[in-house]
Amino acid sequence: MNLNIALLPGDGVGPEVLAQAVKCLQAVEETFNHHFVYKEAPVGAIAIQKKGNPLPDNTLKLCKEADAVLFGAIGDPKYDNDPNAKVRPEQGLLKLRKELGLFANIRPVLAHPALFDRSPLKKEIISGTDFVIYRELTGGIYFGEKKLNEEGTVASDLCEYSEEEISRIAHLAFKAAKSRKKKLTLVDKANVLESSRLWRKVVAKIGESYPEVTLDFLFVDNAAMQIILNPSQFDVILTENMFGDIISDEGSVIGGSIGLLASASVGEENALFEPIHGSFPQGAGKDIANPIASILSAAMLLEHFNLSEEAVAIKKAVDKALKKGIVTPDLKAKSQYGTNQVGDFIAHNIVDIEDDFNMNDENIDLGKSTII
Ligand SMILES: NC(=O)c1ccc[n+]([C@@H]2O[C@H](COP(=O)([O-])OP(=O)(O)OC[C@H]3O[C@@H](n4cnc5c(N)ncnc54)[C@H](O)[C@@H]3O)[C@@H](O)[C@H]2O)c1
Ligand SMILES: CC(C)[C@H](C(=O)O)[C@@H](O)C(=O)O
Ligand SMILES: [Mg+2]
Repeated sequence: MNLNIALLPGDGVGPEVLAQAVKCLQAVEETFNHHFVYKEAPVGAIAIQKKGNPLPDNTLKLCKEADAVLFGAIGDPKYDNDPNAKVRPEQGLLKLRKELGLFANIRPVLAHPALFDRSPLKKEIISGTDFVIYRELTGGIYFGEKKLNEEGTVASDLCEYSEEEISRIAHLAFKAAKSRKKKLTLVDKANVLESSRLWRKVVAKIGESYPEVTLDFLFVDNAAMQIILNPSQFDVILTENMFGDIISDEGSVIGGSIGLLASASVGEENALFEPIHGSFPQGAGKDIANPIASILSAAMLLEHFNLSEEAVAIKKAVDKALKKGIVTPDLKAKSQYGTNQVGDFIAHNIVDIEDDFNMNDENIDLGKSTII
């Protein structure tokens, strides 16, 4: 298959982890005889520095023309620590999501047996965790009207959702649940928020068309607790933009590191793949960032184009790295392996899948396919 992939490395550890994902895609090209063309463009703080704009026109154009976008991370403490900054790296990512129409952000959460002892949660609690968060990505409080009065003393952010915005992601989430464990949990705050009551109404109605899927509802405060008390109860979690952002970072505690959690953002016409973590500025340039979230995002990219065997080859190689302890320091204190070495090991094991390590599709511990 021929694919044009836009690469947006961004800031902090973004370029380092993205480079490992590209190595893995190149290994897939070599092994499975595909041809991917990569074109790179700036986004985030680096784009502000170079072009005065966190999402330069040429970057957006490249993304619109590409078959898929592979994104590193954006963000810089310079802006995080300046409440008066006129322009921010995050605006680049948010505008990109909106412009590409990426309304559904899919974030799988897994507990890998090789990492049970890395989680602060007990093995008995996290064992069997395999759920996926469907986070609405282009609406809600992130995109509602923002106001600050002239005195700078009162501010507001509007949280608004339409039936259409809810229903398009709800259908995707129900379809995913239908192909998985047939359970969908809507996480909201319907006891307080009008927008959440609309979510409940719309999702309950759509649920009638998916009778095989059990639908339940959970308030977000309770969900935050349930995710770490009893994560294996979940299959598909559907939720609005901000709740999804928060509970997905929380979910990463189960797996042992946020450096493991990948995501796919999809819309009608475009798709973008990125780790859920940020630019981890403290880790930049130190070769310590875990590249697995980025590498598994590349696997989700392949799944999106129905290259399932190729995606499994990446997952197997990741599985092997985890089982052999070829991991960055977030997963093993004093690990001798850096970002690059972990990336090299995984890429090498994609090419060299017929080797000593006896694995078949049934015993890789990286969960179900999440793209439908
Ligand atoms: N999608 C994105 O690009 C994205 C996502 C989240 C945050 N951000 C931005 O990133 C900047 C830093 O934000 P933050 O510190 O709150 O979140 P962060 O995700 O960058 O880092 C939080 C902590 O998670 C750990 N971590 C993150 N990525 C890791 C990796 N690959 N390997 C090992 N450990 C990792 C580190 O311990 C780090 O201190 C901010 O400017 C924020 O706006 C961007
Ligand atoms: C950087 C920020 C805008 C972004 C978000 O809140 O969506 C990030 O936290 C994420 O999870 O992708
Ligand atoms: Mg986030």
